[in-house]
Amino acid sequence: MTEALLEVENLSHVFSPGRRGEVHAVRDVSLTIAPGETFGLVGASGSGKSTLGRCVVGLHTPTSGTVRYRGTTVSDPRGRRAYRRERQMIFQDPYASLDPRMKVSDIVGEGIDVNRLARTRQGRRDRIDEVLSAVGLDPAHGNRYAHEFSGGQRQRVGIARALAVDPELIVCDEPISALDVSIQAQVVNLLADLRRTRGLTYLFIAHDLSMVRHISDRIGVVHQGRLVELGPSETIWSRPVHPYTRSLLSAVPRPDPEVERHRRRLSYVAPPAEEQRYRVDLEPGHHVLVTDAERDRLGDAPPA
Ligand SMILES: Nc1ncnc2c1ncn2[C@@H]1O[C@H](COP(=O)(O)OP(=O)(O)OP(=O)(O)O)[C@@H](O)[C@H]1O
Repeated sequence: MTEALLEVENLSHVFSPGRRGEVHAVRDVSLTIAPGETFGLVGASGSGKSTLGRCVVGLHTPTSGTVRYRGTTVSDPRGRRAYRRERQMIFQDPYASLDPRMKVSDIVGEGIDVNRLARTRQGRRDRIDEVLSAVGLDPAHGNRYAHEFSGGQRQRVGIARALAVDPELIVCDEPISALDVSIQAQVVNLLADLRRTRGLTYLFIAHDLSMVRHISDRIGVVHQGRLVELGPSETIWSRPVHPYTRSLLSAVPRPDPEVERHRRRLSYVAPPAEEQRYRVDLEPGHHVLVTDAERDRLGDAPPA
């Protein structure tokens, strides 16, 4: 087996007490991502996907558990700075994540400066021009401000900012959900092209399983901070086993009229968050995390 680029082991993240008390955003999540792989992370709003992604790139320090990158622990204060450049993030909202008062060339150039990736001003400019072209923007537009761009173009700027430091792993945190439906596919296709041409590895976060299915090699399904099912993309799509994954899929319209006719909308009643879960290995690379009662019912769940 190829050595993992990223290993997340028993990672939990609790936000300290606020008005709503402690929030257990991520609970005991383990996963690995191989070089060049796209790993889709799917789940409802508030299930902990962004928090996990932020722990992976070092924007949060996990409460417990480990993130290893190329075998080095990067989640504790000692290893925090290691492989920082190699792990980048693209954010959900290209309106909020780009400073409207900065020129695009400065937004993209910031990481180049911080990481001292260009020795001369011309070298810096060339690097900025190259990544702007790579994301389909006119390098001449580097002189414009982020607020002058449309949502899709802003997200391209966000992608260029990530690419400028020559990363290996990019956490794409719902990169299209704030965009017009008409341009979502363009951004997904751009990310797929960049993965191929630059040998990138993605942790791709989304709430829509039907979208990540096409670009992911494997998919992890998150519910209430837990990774409840993990498997190859096509297996999760066509033969989901966890009742939560089934309920997610039963909400997705299928193009086949025959399937549609027999489709039933399944609901998932979540057991108490603290209840003990068990890992059940179904076949190599495919497992679910279930409570005792769910484990007993795994065999007789209706098709999604
Ligand atoms: N900085 C924070 N302080 C306190 N609680 C937080 C913070 N960030 C997230 N949370 C809480 O942690 C939980 C998980 O949030 P998170 O953003 O990781 O979920 P998500 O699956 O990415 O959702 P979304 O798709 O809406 O972004 C939620 O209950 C959220 O309210």
